[in-house]
Amino acid sequence: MIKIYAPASIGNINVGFDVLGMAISPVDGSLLGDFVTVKSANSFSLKIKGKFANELPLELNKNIVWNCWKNFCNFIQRNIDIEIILEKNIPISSGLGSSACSTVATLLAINIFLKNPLNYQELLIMMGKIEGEIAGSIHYDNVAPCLFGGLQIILNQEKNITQKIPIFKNWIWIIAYPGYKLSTAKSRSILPKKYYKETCIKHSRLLSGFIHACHTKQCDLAIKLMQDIIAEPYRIKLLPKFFNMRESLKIIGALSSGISGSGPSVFAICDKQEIAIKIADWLKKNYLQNNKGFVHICKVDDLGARKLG
Ligand SMILES: Nc1ncnc2c1ncn2[C@@H]1O[C@H](COP(=O)(O)OP(=O)(O)OP(=O)(O)O)[C@@H](O)[C@H]1O
Ligand SMILES: N[C@@H](CCO)C(=O)O
Repeated sequence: MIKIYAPASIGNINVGFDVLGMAISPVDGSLLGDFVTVKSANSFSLKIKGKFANELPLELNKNIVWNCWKNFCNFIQRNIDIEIILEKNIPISSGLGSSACSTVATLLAINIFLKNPLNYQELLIMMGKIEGEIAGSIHYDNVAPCLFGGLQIILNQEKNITQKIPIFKNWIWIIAYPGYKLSTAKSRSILPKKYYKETCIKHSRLLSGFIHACHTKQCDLAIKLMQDIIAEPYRIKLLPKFFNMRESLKIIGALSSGISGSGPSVFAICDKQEIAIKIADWLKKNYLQNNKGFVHICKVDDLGARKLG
């Protein structure tokens, strides 16, 4: 039996649309991600449980886990008879890399169960393809950090799809899921097809400057450059409480804030535990819309997907 945990992640981190993503885990030691267990069996079966299991499609062959199993069978050209149990803990269409959690946990669990027929490169390519089928275009900014941990930059080069970027260890990441869905495909469909040259140049400056600031440990510079001029200006109309949130959290002491992935979750950064608690309280009172919503004070998860037990 193999049990894998795959952590939630924040895609884009404001400044790196589709090219930056970071795995997170709560500072209280709890786990925020999906679990997948693989057991030997005489035929394929899929069982689903967990807090957000009832949000998944009823037909099992519409579950990403089924799609992962099918892709794996096709790759190794044989049927894999296993029982898979998915514990769905990350809400769907939340902006926290929910589909990536299921995809990464499933493919890694099957691979380890079969004694690693695929290498990490092959696994990651399969994960990206499966994510792409859901969102409408391939983006690795959830699957890469979910698999490898840390802050990842997606390079998409042959044999070099992603690399780890050093991130400030003293940063505390507060995430808030408001409790309603926003599909990645929808959040992507409202973005322009083309951008002005000036926007492209500014975006290059912000992203390259941010990566430079991370490597040279210039915290203030990194915060200043952490701006989203690609997606946020268009997506805020889908998040009516966003501006109020940003302004209020700045007054409390947040260094930065933004949309987590394609939303509706948001994140804020600070460097003091007492401010993190105040930010979390504000988000609980003002950003959550129903009792499905949650707030967590998190740190970077450096381990990524891992075997439990
Ligand atoms: N195991 C699964 N986990 C998550 N989504 C699943 C799963 N199986 C099927 N789905 C479907 O895949 C789609 C995922 O949509 P979408 O890309 O918006 O979500 P997401 O990955 O949760 O988003 P985000 O990355 O913003 O958290 C939904 O239609 C959902 O019903
Ligand atoms: N980079 C993707 C992340 C999706 O979670 C987007 O913003 O559409």
